[in-house]
Amino acid sequence: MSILSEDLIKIKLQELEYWDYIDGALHTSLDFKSFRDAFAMMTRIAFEAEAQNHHPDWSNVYNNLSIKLFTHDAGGVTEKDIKMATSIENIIKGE
Ligand SMILES: C[C@H](O)[C@H](O)[C@H]1CNC2=NC(N)=NC(=O)C2=N1
Repeated sequence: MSILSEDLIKIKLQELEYWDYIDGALHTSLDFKSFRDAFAMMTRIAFEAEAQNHHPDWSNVYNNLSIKLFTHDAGGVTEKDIKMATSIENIIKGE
C-alpha cells in the first residue's frame, strides 16, 4: 500500500467533515456529551478497526476523543487511513 500525495489526501478530505491532514497523518478531535458516550464510540470504532485490521492512534480525556490515523507499515497516509476515517465518520454520524 503506497503513501498518498498531500494533494490527493486534501482532495479526499474534502469529502469528510471531521478530519484534517497534519504532520503526515489524519487527525480529528471529537467532544461527546459524556465520558460514557465517548467510550461507547471508542468501542464501536475498535470493532471496526479490527474488522479492517487498521488501528487508530487515539487518546480519550473525559468526553473528548482525539484520533490520529496513519499507516505504520507504509510510514504515512494511505488509502487504508482514508477508508478508516470515512468509516469512523459514518459511525459517529450514525450512518
Ligand atoms: C502486521 C500489521 O501490524 C497489521 O497488518 C496492521 C495492524 N493495524 C495497523 N494499523 C495501522 N494504523 N497501520 C498499520 O500499518 C497496521 N498494520
